[in-house]
Amino acid sequence: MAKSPEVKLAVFGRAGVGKSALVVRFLTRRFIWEYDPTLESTYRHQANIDDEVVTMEILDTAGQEDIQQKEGHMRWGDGFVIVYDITDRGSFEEVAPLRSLLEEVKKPKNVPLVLVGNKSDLDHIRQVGTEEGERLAAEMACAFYECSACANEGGAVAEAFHELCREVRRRKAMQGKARRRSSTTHVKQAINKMLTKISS
Ligand SMILES: Nc1nc2c(ncn2[C@@H]2O[C@H](COP(=O)(O)OP(=O)(O)OP(=O)(O)O)[C@@H](O)[C@H]2O)c(=O)[nH]1
Repeated sequence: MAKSPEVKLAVFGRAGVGKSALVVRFLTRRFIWEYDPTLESTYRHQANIDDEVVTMEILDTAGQEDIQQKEGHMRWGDGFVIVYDITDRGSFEEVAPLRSLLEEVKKPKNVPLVLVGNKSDLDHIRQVGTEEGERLAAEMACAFYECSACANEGGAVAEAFHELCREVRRRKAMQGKARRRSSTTHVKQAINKMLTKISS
């Protein structure tokens, strides 16, 4: 089976949206109710995605980090999960500023991203409609998942992480092609220059 290079993923979102719960659900297929809310943690994980072994490094950021820490983590990552809590409208309103910061920090722009609305098991106290999440994801041109770290119906949590890995690898492949194309163009230009000099 083919083995691909490592993919660095960072998980962002307001404190309490369930970032740690989602990461732990993805890594262990379990839900654990409480974590130390202030800690950031990094995990390594291997998964088989589309018949390739992908090694991921996953950074679970702390919801209360300052702007410098956020920017540092954004520079570090290849792909990003932005999480909000469907029962907390404020956490949804923090998504767009996070994405703007990402666009400022990362070059080239249009960074690989997935939007996750967590805690879908709490539908009875929902504050953000599914269609609002879909609309925002469409504006950000990224995939959208509503899921629950707690219930994880249909394996949506893993699907969100896997789709982000695919997106990171698609972008890397595209950037590699563009680099190869531009170096071929440079070689062609140099040969043309030489030929022009010889013939003149
Ligand atoms: N009902 C429900 N509760 C959840 C879910 N995911 C997380 N929680 C709860 O939400 C609270 C916050 O979860 P965390 O995973 O610590 O949230 P976080 O985003 O990592 O928070 P910070 O580390 O402070 O940034 C905890 O009490 C979790 O048990 C979910 O899908 N459903």
